[in-house]
Amino acid sequence: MTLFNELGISSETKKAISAMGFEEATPIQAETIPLALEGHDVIGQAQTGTGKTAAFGIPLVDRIDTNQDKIQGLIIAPTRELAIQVSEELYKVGKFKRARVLSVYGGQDIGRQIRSLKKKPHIIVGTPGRILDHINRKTLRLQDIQTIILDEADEMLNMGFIQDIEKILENLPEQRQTLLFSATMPPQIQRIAERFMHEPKIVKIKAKEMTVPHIQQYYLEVHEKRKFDVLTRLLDIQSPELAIIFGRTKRRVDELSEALNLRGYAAEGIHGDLSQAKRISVLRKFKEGNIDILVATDVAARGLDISGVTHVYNFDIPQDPESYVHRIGRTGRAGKKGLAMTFVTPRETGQLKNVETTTKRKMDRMEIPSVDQALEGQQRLVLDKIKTIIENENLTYYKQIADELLEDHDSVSAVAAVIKMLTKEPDTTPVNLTSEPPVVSKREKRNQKGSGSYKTSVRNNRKDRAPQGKRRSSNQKDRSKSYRGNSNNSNSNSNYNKNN
Ligand SMILES: Nc1ncnc2c1ncn2[C@@H]1O[C@H](COP(=O)(O)OP(=O)(O)OP(=O)(O)O)[C@@H](O)[C@H]1O
Ligand SMILES: [Mg+2]
Repeated sequence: MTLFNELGISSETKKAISAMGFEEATPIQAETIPLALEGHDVIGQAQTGTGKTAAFGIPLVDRIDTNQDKIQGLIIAPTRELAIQVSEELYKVGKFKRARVLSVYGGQDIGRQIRSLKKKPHIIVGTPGRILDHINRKTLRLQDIQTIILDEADEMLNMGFIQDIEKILENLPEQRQTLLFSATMPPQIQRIAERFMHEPKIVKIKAKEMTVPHIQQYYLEVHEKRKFDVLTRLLDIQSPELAIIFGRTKRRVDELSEALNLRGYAAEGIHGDLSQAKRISVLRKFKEGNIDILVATDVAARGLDISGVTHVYNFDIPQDPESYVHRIGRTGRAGKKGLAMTFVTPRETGQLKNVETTTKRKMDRMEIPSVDQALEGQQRLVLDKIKTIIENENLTYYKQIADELLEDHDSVSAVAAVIKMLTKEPDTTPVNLTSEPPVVSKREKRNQKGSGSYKTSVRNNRKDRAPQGKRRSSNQKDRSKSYRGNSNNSNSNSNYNKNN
């Protein structure tokens, strides 16, 4: 256990950290904060949800001089939502130092951004394209930058942002600190490191598996055409507090969220074709619990930290094993428990193996639940609600009318009728979902080359992934911030029983 006191952080920043509710440093924070404070370049790799943002954010904020009206820190993130989230966290870390943090991203009025840039922020957080745009317009000058951070560096390379990033890095002073963070670090990162970093210290938090141990991982073998019914049964049985469902394409996300709404679930979709205002509003509704299901493309797979996400469903198995790691990492954050389910069609078993090899972890098989089990799940939910009301609420005025009912009917029939009335019974409203082709692992693809047997789905291109729901209130969410690593405490409310 490492306390923030032991890491050489200023008292103002420490005050902010404790106001954020952090009690002890996570392993990546304990190792990288002292190195970054000394001015080293650092490559930091640690599992999802283990506090990488503060690992780079604390030393960055601590090192800036707020008496100088100069931009001293720059953070680049792959999506707009992530840029906003990181800037909010840095603002909290820099609260007592009065650090000015500004986020700049595409889809937001550029004139407004230019006016904000004139107010001399100390730290900028942005997406590659918009940062470059400001550099070209000369509305963002980088000559005083001391520290540059690439959050989710590998994803930015995947998304084809490499040239933008190179241009940004070329515009920075030679004498500067470069920090690079992600949960996954493919070998190509090495090239960036060699070109743009100065004797980087590599901090890799050792773990047996790539995914955190407190996420339970399952796969279900499901035919493409049956996926939707299986999904709704799982939702009925597990009744997640907040769930993210990942789909492969934007069309998939649109169709899925519409279908879920038709069947009575509070869901909304997020992907790169939506307006920025819409994307922000969907995410806000999800965070506040006004919708409890977020349907998303991989645009929401990286970095997003939404407390209370208990379940992740991969409606489509991802093309890249790395993407799997990040997707399921939206749950099980800061030591909490989470549940992840991945649908695999019969032709995708090769890809399942591929994912398991990369993550060094086997998923457990989950049987497809029956309609009866779905119904029972919903009945249990109603029963739990009734019990809570009996225990916590004043029923005096209801008891008279209940007595009246019991004059003509036996008590079991009366209660059964109430449960029936409140239970969401399996719904068969027809929905429209276009089939997606199976994901074939790279090895299988190579074997099939030349045979031309079947088309494979193309990986979401950059545009597709570029930033792209009423049932329960949010007040039940556990917002506790003490980091509990691998301990068994949990806020998971999964009532999934493996024998179901
Ligand atoms: N020292 C700490 N004590 C308690 N909670 C913490 C601590 N550090 C970070 N957290 C919380 O843990 C959660 C996850 O942090 P963060 O988003 O930085 O993870 P990450 O490692 O960047 O994950 P990802 O790989 O998904 O981007 C956040 O809600 C954050 O507030
Ligand atoms: Mg992160």
